[in-house]
Amino acid sequence: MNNLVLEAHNLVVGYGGRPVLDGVSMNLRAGEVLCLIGHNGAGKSTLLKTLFGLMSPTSGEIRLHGKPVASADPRSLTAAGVSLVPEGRGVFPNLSVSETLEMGMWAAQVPQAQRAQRLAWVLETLPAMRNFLQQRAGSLSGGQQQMVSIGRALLNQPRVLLMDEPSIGLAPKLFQDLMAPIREMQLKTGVSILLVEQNVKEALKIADRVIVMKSGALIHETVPAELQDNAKLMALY
Ligand SMILES: Nc1ncnc2c1ncn2[C@@H]1O[C@H](COP(=O)(O)OP(=O)(O)OP(=O)(O)O)[C@@H](O)[C@H]1O
Repeated sequence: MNNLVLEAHNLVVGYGGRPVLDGVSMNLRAGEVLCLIGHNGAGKSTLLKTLFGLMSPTSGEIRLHGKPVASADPRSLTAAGVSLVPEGRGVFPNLSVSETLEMGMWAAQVPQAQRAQRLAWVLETLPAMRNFLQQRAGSLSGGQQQMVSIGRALLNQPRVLLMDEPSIGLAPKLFQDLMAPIREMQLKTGVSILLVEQNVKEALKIADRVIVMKSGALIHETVPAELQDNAKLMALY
């Protein structure tokens, strides 16, 4: 049985005609946390943005559940069960958390009749968010804002969750506290997660598999245990 939920085949993607991804192929398996690591500027965010339809490849193909993605735009991909937690959180500072989630449900086209239940599920997954639902997102700590950003991405009950450096600006313990309920939910629901991280040490603790990107190409695929040896990790950077 084919257990690939998301596949990229020979993606070439660039900015202003300058290629950044140079024929990247990768896949995300059902129910795994796949961690994508690599140095600054390697092209990790570009890959995530392309998989979510925010950038168009000049060539190559993306497949979701084995089928080529016909219209790779964020709206269609959200409807198809793909979510992105963007780099830098992307919360609107003047909206309350509750308003942010309401807007998220509208953006994710959650049917009106399912909204209360959907919100309840997100708050069950990230219960700490109940403590600051009425606060302005801009007044929250970095960790709380990241939780809101993740909560918003969960509103469409994704089958594929793309996360772009959720650890940014967070102390390791805070990142662990943030990711623990996500991992728990992931194990329960079988959602597949593609996690881009600079904080390799923390990311390896929750990853099932790791891919390494260098200068726009995937250069290595491994399991976290192999990279516990720091020398091996350094050799890949
Ligand atoms: N909007 C843009 N316009 C032009 N070039 C860009 C743009 N965004 C990224 N780039 C370039 O594309 C390359 C890959 O960037 P990308 O953000 O995908 O890398 P990354 O691996 O995610 O890096 P980081 O870990 O620093 O976020 C870099 O050389 C970067 O300068």
